[in-house]
Amino acid sequence: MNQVDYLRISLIDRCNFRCQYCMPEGSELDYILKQQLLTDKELLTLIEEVFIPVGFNRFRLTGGEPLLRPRVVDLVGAIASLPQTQDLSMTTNGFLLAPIAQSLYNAGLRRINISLDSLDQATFDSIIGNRGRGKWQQVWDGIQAAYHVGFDPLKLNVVAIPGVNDREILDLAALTIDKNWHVRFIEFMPIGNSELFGDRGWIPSEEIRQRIRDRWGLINSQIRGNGPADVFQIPGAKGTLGFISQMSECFCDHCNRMRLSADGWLRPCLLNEIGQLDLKTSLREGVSTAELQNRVRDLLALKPEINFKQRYAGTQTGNYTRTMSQIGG
Ligand SMILES: Nc1nc2c(ncn2[C@@H]2O[C@H](COP(=O)(O)OP(=O)(O)OP(=O)(O)O)[C@@H](O)[C@H]2O)c(=O)[nH]1
Ligand SMILES: C[S@@+](CC[C@H](N)C(=O)[O-])C[C@H]1O[C@@H](n2cnc3c(N)ncnc32)[C@H](O)[C@@H]1O
Ligand code: SF4
Ligand code: SF4
Repeated sequence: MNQVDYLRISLIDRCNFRCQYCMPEGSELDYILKQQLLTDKELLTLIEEVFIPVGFNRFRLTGGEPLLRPRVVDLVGAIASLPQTQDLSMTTNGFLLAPIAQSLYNAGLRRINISLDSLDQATFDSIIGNRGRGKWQQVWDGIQAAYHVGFDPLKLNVVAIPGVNDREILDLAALTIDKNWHVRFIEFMPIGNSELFGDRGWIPSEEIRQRIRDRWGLINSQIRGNGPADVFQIPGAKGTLGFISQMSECFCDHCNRMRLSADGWLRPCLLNEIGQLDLKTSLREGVSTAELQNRVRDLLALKPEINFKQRYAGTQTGNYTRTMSQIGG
């Protein structure tokens, strides 16, 4: 059985963007009320007294937009300073990153993944649902700040959507040639926007690889990540190209992760809602952390059965009660 030691922690379900593939404008979302959010203290208690004892030692902070979480730098510092923490990373849209990139690094964050779906400002704004002042430059500044501060690896996430940003695949891939950046192409998953997903809203990774291969060639990379990406490289490039292919290639047999939502639900699989545990309510009702460890261990034992198996061959949207922004991606 694969070791499950990686926890994706959603710090907040709110976001300052409205990405078409995640929480499109106009979608009705019930935000978690403040009193339902795990407090910093509760989150740290769960990490220290429940998750670490049952074997988790790698943590990714996500959201919604994790940089909207109040006191996020302090939280990063607290998790990074736990002696058992072997890896602490964050996934962000980068919009609020530039001014606090250095503080996050100083607090102990070393790995950061930033979403960047387009190099074209108008396309970018249409993807993130922005109608006001362009937001691309501020995200780009955030990426540059993360690079100069020294985040390594620095990963850029691209959800490739037919007819929306697929014409930019080569331009985005080219970012890896001169810089040690890691660009990852993600197949659009059927959570969130069924209209955009349509009959088949994703582009198979192999199709993207072929376009890149035709232009520059493509080799397997020696650098591997902890996650679901298959990693390749343009020959001679400084960075790498990752492909997250949950629609066309099943990687669930190697699954090493669970997810904790901002309101304290532990979810054993991104694409399956079975088996979730409400840890926050139990904690608030006074259930001991020793008992919570037992419940999480039982869930870990069930996880191989829960792991996603009903692949729809990407032709249908799933019926999920929570969006990616609520789950944390
Ligand atoms: N189906 C599926 N998709 C995942 C899983 N983990 C991450 N993803 C997707 O992969 C994309 C990128 O996720 P990131 O938050 O950057 O994390 P990661 O790629 O696991 O991170 P690394 O630890 O850097 O490899 C997002 O669209 C996630 O939803 C997973 O367990 N299952
Ligand atoms: C939910 S976001 C949260 C973190 C942060 N707001 C961001 O966008 O990076 C985490 C990741 O999930 C990806 N994502 C969101 N909806 C998706 C979908 N329907 N299919 C595939 N990836 C998706 C985003 O592109 C992002 O890389
Ligand atoms: S993908 Fe990230 S930035 Fe975009 S709406 Fe979802 S949570 Fe916000
Ligand atoms: S879909 Fe579920 S089982 Fe498959 S990799 Fe993602 S979280 Fe793991």
